Amino acid sequence: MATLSEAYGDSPLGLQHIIPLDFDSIHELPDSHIWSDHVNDHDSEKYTHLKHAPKNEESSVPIIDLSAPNVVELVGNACETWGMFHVINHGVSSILVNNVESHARQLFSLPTQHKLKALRAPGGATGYGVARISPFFSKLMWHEGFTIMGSTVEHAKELWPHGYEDFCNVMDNYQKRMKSLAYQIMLLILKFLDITKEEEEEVISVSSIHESDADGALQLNSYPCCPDPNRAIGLAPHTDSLLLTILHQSETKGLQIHRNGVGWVPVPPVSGALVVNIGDLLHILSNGRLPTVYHRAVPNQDRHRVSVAYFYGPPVESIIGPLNKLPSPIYRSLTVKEYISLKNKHRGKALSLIKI
Ligand SMILES: O=C(O)CCC(=O)C(=O)O
Ligand SMILES: [Fe+2]
Repeated sequence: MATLSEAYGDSPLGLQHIIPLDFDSIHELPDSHIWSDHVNDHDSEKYTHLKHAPKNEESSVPIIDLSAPNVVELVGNACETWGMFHVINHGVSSILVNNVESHARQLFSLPTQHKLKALRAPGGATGYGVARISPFFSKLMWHEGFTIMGSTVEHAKELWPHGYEDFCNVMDNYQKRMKSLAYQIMLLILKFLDITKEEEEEVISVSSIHESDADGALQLNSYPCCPDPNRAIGLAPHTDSLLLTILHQSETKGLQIHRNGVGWVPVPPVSGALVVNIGDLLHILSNGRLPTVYHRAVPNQDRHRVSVAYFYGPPVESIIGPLNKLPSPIYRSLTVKEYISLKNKHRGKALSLIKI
């Protein structure tokens, strides 16, 4: 059986799209990292401008209490109008969340040469490296990341030969908690889409989205202090590929989403909340009703920002398509693996390539 890691690793990249900048030794934004308003992007121009929306245009991503009696409606409405929301009362202990963040910080604060011991292989998907979307842009991002799919023991051993267990245990526990939270949210969304209990079982088994089958990836992101944040991008505009993403952002601002007709809107961190956003596969499953949102991260001048994203998806061999009961499918069905491969090659155009 193919794994998520194999599906992502099927497009080998050059080293300039794997090795991050040596941020410790840089005091000025190099030309390779200066983004102008018209960066040559292989995707739609409208997402590449740097400025964010004027202050008075800002409205905020909803904050949803998962224990609210009308939670299905709240989650559904937020998905439809924003494609993104904060959740509170999510049941994930703040100790675990803080622990993941501090282990991520510990990793990124290692000397550059040391971090390179866990460098992602050219045909690989896991380990230390720049964002996978990097080859689609002519400029590089002010970002370094560490990707985990399943066990991270091999890479952690390279980083901490005598004491890797703690890091691995925290990452494992966090992935388990994220998986069950994502499944819980997934069920709320299916209810909102009017899927009956019987249909729900069918959807869950056909698409293998039950938490015991599902696959996931954990992405640790680091955006070091940036000498010229107004001309740099932390993580370029993108949509997430799988069903749902659950993001922990540290206390530091940086996440923004693109709103049609408005522009880039900041999503400041809400203490104790996790950010949830719809990914492409859920957009497909909902037959286009739930939007997959373009989002990006910008760096700060004097604060090193860390975020932790958990991507939840079905096993890569399973087939995803619009739910059977939804009339007039606008997308064809395909395997998750096939979709990831389309996304690796065509990024934002992948969805239009499977339109019927
Ligand atoms: O750092 C953030 O706020 C966004 C991270 C993100 O979008 C991702 O990892 O896909
Ligand atoms: Fe993302």
